[in-house]
Amino acid sequence: MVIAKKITINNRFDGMPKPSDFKTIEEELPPLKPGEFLAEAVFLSVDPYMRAYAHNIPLGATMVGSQVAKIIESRNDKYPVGKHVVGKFDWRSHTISSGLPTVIQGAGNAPAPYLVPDLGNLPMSYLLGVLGMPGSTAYFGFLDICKPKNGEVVAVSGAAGAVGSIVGQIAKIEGCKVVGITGSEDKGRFLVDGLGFDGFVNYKTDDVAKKLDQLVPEGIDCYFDNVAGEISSTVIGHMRDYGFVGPFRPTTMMWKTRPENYLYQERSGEAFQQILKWLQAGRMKYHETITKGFDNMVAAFIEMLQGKNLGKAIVKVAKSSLQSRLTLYSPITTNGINKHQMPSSPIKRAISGGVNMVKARRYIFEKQFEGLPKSTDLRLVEEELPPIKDGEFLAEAVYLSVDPYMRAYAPRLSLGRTFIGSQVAKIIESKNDKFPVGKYVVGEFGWRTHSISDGRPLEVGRPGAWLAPELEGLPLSYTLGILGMPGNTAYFGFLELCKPKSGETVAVTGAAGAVGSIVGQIAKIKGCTVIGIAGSDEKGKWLVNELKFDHFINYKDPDFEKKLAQAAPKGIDCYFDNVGGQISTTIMNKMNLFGRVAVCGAISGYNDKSAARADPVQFPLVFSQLKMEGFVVHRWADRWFEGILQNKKWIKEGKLRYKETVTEGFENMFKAFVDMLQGGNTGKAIVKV
Ligand SMILES: NC(=O)C1=CN([C@@H]2O[C@H](COP(=O)(O)OP(=O)(O)OC[C@H]3O[C@@H](n4cnc5c(N)ncnc54)[C@H](OP(=O)(O)O)[C@@H]3O)[C@@H](O)[C@H]2O)C=CC1
Ligand SMILES: C/C=C/C(C)=O
Repeated sequence: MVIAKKITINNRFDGMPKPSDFKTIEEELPPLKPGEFLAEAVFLSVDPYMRAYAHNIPLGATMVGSQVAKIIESRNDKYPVGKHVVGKFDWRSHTISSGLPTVIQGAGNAPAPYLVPDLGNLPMSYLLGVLGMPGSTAYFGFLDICKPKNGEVVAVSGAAGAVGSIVGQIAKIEGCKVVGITGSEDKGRFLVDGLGFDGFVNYKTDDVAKKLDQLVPEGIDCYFDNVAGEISSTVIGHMRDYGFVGPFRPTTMMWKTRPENYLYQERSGEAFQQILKWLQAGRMKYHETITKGFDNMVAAFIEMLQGKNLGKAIVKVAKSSLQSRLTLYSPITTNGINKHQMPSSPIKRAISGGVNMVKARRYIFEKQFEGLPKSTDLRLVEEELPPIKDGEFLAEAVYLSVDPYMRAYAPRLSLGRTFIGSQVAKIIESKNDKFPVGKYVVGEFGWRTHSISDGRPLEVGRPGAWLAPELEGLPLSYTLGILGMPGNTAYFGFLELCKPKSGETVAVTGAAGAVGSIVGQIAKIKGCTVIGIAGSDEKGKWLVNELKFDHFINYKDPDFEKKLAQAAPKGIDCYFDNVGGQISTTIMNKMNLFGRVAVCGAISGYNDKSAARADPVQFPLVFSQLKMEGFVVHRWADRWFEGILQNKKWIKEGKLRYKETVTEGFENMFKAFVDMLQGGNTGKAIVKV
């Protein structure tokens, strides 16, 4: 007769779990049936996921978890007495198992118990960490999702924990510069001096943004996020991107979890073999914080959640009455970051300037915006342009675009320059055969009436000028919308990142705007059910009655969440995010397993004076295994005309409809801009000179 102990969950956790939320129960185990074996726990794993999954566990049920256990009785030849086995046996001292996989509530099947393989001199407890689930998480999660390259900069949060400490070391093996983010100086020093990280940020005492500026001024290429919240927002804000200040980087942010349930289970041997080799070759180090005694499970769990562990937290079941805590870590003292030079990227400046000829009007960026832009932040001036040189042309603006990105990029712009923006302009003089007089050119010339250009980008990483496509009778202004940047944003961003399938449900925010209205219509062309979300019921009528969206929800409606659930009874498969913020988190919480999120913009926060607050998206990302990816449309610069031609074809076939909100007069640029930021436009906002 065996008396087993199990630890059950007694209360729903309210914040940090308390000892009183658990109950230890002793029970007598029944005799084994044929096919079963009895295993006695030797090491139990303590992991953060237990906190996250706890709400799926019925009160009174045993806490979930894995362990290494010794087989002490068996009626199953595959599991002989005396062998050790790794299994999802939960928080129990003794377990009867038939060797079949078990279900983790809300997370699919856990692998079947397996016999401990030959580990050479390494301890069995490693199978709960570096050679088990946390090791596989680091190996696949980092290598497959971040796809690090030699010389890149990697940041990892939760860096001194089971997963993070392995991620950082794999990054070093891959030749990356690695910064760990952790909650104590001791841990930070351990990362640098013990594991070879290049630097660390103590998120409790450092100004994270400033410290990242010091450690990795070149920006971060890969971020392995273990923590979510403000730290992650700051790190992501520090990532290299496609902007005015850094080298071209097509993916500003890639956040995805696996596209298939437990896909890595069948490849777990690959992670095991590779990590075992690294450990045996001394290329990877591993640390455990071991708590002794089954009765200390709860204490070990709470302390791990409080960040008291270094490396993997485990519990070793002591047969003796010794119930002590032991840490295998001894702090190492030298501090500092290893010098590691990354190539810096030059910024090329504007090309025009010189002697006076033609009178141009332009808006100077006079004062950095604070909240909603004020008219005094820009200044309209007149200037005389010089004669054009060989290779240049002079173009006169016909339509100018006002776009949300102008507000979003403003903090990176230097004062005194012409304010940014695209226009379609008529070439009125030319010394460049590629841009003949009389043709129309689309270019990022800024807010100005006349521009001299040689067709090349004004700044590194920005698009150059191109001749307007053949319009076949469509209005010239379309080149700033559906047959230009916003049309391509919808076409590539939606199709390439959401990869919609017929029958799926698609949600799009900013649905009545330039990009969103095209996304929703392309989703209809692809056979999807479309939910459009925008800020006025009038816009909603246009979306449903004219563009044939299936549903409209006004995000200002206090019943937004309820209406979303009604509109998407089968959940949401694809989300095209134009707005960010809490609306986006609410939508992501309604997404189906393996859903896809294309992050196009975050206009809900562009005018915020302080950081916007929203519930973290990492919860649905992880537990619904969503793939979320940010993009800048110029990623598809080499396929630019594919998008334009396809959208034109759909317009011609009557499958795409298009609307513009046109403001007359160059002197009304600012008004048009601010109206658009406040939702005054339906479809594309443009200014006619
Ligand atoms: N990643 C990329 O390459 C690109 C990204 N973008 C992004 O796509 C998004 C849409 O751009 P675009 O279609 O040109 O602009 P829109 O034509 O959609 O105009 C902006 C709209 O944003 C909405 N809006 C304003 N404030 C809020 C708020 N607090 N919450 C929710 N919605 C708000 C308003 O509509 P409403 O009445 O519904 O509130 C407004 O009409 C932007 O975020 C932009 O930055 C655009 C082009 C390229
Ligand atoms: C190119 C446009 C980018 C955003 C964020 O609007």
